[in-house]
Amino acid sequence: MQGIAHHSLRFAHPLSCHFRRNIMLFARPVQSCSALFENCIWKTNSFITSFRSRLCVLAMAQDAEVLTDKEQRLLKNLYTGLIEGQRSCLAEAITLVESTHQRKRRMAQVLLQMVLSHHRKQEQLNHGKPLAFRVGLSGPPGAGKSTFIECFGKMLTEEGHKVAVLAVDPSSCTSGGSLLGDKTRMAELSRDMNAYIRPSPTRGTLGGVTRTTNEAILLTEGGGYNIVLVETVGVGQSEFAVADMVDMFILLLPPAGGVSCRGIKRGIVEMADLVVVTKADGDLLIPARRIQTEYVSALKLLRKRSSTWKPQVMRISAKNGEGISDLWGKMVQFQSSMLTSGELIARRRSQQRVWMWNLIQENVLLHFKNHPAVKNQIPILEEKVRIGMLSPGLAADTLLKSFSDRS
Ligand SMILES: Nc1nc2c(ncn2[C@@H]2O[C@H](COP(=O)(O)OP(=O)(O)OP(=O)(O)O)[C@@H](O)[C@H]2O)c(=O)[nH]1
Repeated sequence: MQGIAHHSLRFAHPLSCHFRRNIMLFARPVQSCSALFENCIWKTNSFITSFRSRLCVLAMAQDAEVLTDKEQRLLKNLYTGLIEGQRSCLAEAITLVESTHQRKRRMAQVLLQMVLSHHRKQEQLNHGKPLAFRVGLSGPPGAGKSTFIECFGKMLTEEGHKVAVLAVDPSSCTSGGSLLGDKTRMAELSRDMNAYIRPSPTRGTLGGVTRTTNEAILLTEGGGYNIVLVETVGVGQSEFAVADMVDMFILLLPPAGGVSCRGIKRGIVEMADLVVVTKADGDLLIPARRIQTEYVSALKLLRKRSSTWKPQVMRISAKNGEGISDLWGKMVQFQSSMLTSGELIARRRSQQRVWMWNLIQENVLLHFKNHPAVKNQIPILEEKVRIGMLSPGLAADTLLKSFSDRS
């Protein structure tokens, strides 16, 4: 994700004027919304009045494009239901943020801004502590992720927590469906009224993952879920995206292969706050111990991600439940020391920045690709680059020049 943010900055350079304009257009409503929001929220006794005024403020801020009465009513119902913890409203709200329809996107942004305001107020009441613990879980296919989440999730709901599982499935880019979110993978947890499982379709882009997943996290928290597990398959880029949207990132590894095997990238091991060796039972106990020792040594050589926390390697078995409550204990310890040192809040703040740049990159690139000055040229130049008639650099310069000349 850092890479993506840097890339967008570098990319911005040749088109800086145009980009600045885009960024300002993008940022203006957001800034004015939040400033106006600070002034108007919770000042009236009547919820409805406050709700309507917030909507009006937002609508004003968005260049007088007022939401229709019907849209306002819909949003009011969604927001109220979501805050009251109605699962159907949460599901509908996530569907709204996933929509690509422009009008719905606008409604989704209004809803998100309201949920953010609600969050801010709740966090103030909570002495500045975040309302929810966001945990990313990644691991290769077959590592035992869903079996673990089922077992872990049930333990947490029995302790009185409300658990949301958002499954980011990069395969949905090509298949159109979301395999990870398939409820049959966590049959018992999906029947638990204190758990909510939802696939997070990626719609073909990494930017899409970041946006919809970040927004879904906010909505689940608005719905009262205090533990949000974001699951992803550790074989692509999506796990880096996920590591950059959570408080704690956990890598799950099966007791096979080894440090250099199974396509686990060194970078992703560096992102892990905890490495968990799964299936440590029966015949797999000895290989699990071996993998644990290997990773303990490997972690010593890797760059540290935090100045407060030293990543550790644990062993669990979701089959017999061993190590699961110790793991939770370790996670709570992580959360508490990161909160005390201020690192958790700092991490969240820098993630907000990365998220903003990601949105900008996604929108600007879309704008570029659809711009009349370049749209028709793109396939022609792409083909010339593909067959070696034109260098990629020259093709990029040509497109960028046409774009900046006509913007
Ligand atoms: N012995 C043992 N087997 C386990 C354990 N956890 C999972 N398994 C088995 O490992 C296999 C894969 O487990 P899953 O939970 O489906 O793994 P996953 O990482 O979700 O896999 P994908 O859905 O492909 O990403 C299944 O056959 C499980 O029964 C465990 O703690 N002990």
